[in-house]
Amino acid sequence: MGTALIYDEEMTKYKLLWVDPACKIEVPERLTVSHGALVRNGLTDRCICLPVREAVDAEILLVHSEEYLEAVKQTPHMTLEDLKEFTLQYGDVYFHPNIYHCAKLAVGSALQLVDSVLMGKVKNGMALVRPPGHHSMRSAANGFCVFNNVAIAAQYAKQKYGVKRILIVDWDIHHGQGVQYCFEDDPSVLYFSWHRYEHQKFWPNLKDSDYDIVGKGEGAGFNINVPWNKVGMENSDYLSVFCHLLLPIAYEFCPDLVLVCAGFDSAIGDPEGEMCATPDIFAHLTYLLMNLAEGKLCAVLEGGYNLTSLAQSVCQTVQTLLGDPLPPLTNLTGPCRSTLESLQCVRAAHRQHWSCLRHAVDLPTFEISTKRIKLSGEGNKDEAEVGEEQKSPEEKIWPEPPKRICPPVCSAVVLPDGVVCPDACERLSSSEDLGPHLLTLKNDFLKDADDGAVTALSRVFSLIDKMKNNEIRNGLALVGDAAMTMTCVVQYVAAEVDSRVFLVCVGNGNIPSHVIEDGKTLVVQIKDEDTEEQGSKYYVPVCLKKGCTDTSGFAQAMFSLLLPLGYQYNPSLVLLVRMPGSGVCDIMWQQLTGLLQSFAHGHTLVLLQEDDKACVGPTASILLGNPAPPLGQLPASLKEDAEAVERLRSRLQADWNLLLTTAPENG
Ligand SMILES: NCCCNCCCCCC(O)(O)C(F)(F)F
Ligand SMILES: [Zn+2]
Repeated sequence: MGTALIYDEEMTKYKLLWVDPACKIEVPERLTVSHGALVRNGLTDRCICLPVREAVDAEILLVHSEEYLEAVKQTPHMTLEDLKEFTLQYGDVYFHPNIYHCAKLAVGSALQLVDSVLMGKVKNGMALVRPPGHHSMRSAANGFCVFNNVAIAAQYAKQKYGVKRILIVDWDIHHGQGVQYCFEDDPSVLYFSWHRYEHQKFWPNLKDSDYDIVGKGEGAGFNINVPWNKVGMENSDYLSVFCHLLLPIAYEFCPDLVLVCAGFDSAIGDPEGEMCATPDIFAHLTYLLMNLAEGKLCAVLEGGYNLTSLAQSVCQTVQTLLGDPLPPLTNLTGPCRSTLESLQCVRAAHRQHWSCLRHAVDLPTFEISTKRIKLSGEGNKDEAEVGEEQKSPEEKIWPEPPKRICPPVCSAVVLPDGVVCPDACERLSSSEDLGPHLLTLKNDFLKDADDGAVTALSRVFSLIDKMKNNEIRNGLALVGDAAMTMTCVVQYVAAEVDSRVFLVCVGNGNIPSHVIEDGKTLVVQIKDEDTEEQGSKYYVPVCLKKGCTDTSGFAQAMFSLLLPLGYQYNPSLVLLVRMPGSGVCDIMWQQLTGLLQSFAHGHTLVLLQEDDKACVGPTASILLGNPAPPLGQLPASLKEDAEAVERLRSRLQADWNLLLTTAPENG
């Protein structure tokens, strides 16, 4: 199934007709430049372009009042003076004779997207629309928004398709208060928004946008506000909030559909956001959300006012929806102090509502104490960066996102004769000659191994060579001895000068110490036996009491440990090994295989032990880019497991500061 793209130039045919400094940034070029970039990058040709349609009254009335709709219906016939007069009753928004028509098209575009995804015609999609929607309320236009496109899409999905749980992620730099108000008492819609706040000094200056506004009545816990109290936030800050807050809760919520209020004023160069996250971050945010709801994701454009970063961010988002390899995120320096304060506050505020936060030992026990957390001083982020601050948003410069080339082959496999090769995978023939290193390794490791093992290993090495040359994206091998193969692979790759292997080992089994010492391999091993050693910077033993069968403990380790470590390590290869008898369930294994493709351009090598051959199909499915099935709503993880993971994180966060979730006490 493909990716839908919805756009119509009719939505460019309205603009500001008078002087209003607050609204002048919302221009038609936002749409033409975004769509133009998609065309130029050959992305529109790869999408399924769906036609727009006008929303009908009944759909608009899912969120808005009759009187508001009736009032907006009058605007096409208004004179310029009447339009100005009409506009005065709302905040930071403007009307135009054609904006009602465009607003109906914007809603209709979002609904077309929801229809095509929920009818299974496409796997995901994006709608490029204006006017935006997330600020508009039941009876009021606001912040360039007339009808609340995404809120209507959510109500529409519930009513027409009986969707039980919907996650709305709003990564626009402004708080979508319109969405919040619409669903604040509705536990079937989880609304997540981060937004520039600066302790209520930033528009729309609402107390309702702070972290302690968690939803009302039945909806308590289903509204998550992450305030950015400083500007200059970077990729690390965004990733920290995803790993330590949004993803654990989103997996626990287990949505059937993900809607994204895709505003790109949270990108570097934007005059509204004044943040420093680069456009390629949206490739990762999109990908991380695609592992939910079996990939059913609808992204609807909201804000974004720097035409260069807007266009790049839109392309990054659509490329990920299309399944292209992710660009590695470099120099992740870790979250700033202000982010950690916000993160700690919002985790504390939601602790009672989400079991994934229940055992987090880093949280103050009482609500009030979050109010007293020492909030760092004024000004921009940590004083360290001096030079960059002088530049205005428009003067900011950043590297063009790297090209994301799809290798000619997606998944290659090495399987013993007699094991069927999964569809769409390429079987590596045995014609490969023995790798040059093999003869030495043969003496070191394979002394008494039979020829079968030697041949298999040579094929595994050629999988690695092909990934290095970007001939294949990922690989899977079913081998006689997974542990031995793992050791040889690490040795083989370590011979490369700038290689870094992220070795994720699921299940018991000992990792030879030489693998860990040279820093060229970061090992995370998730297992059940208790190990005496505490591990080291490059060896992270995650011991789960109930072992890998415990989905909650495993999931928590995945988000709060594996993802941050992987991002900060930025490996050139991911080696995922399923040790025999690990007990990990297939779906968790598939989720893990999916998430690990965030790294190394998706160059993942999976090693399975021969008697795990039943895993070949399910693993290959994920390597081919299919979404993992949902884990189901996750119960609380074991207290002792959660504490073990927390102890591990607190020990490691000195070396890996993407693991941080709280602001260190000292000044
Ligand atoms: N310096 C000018 C002040 C502008 N104040 C209003 C900002 C509205 C933001 C709208 C948006 O970006 O959130 C949307 F996604 F809705 F378009
Ligand atoms: Zn915005």
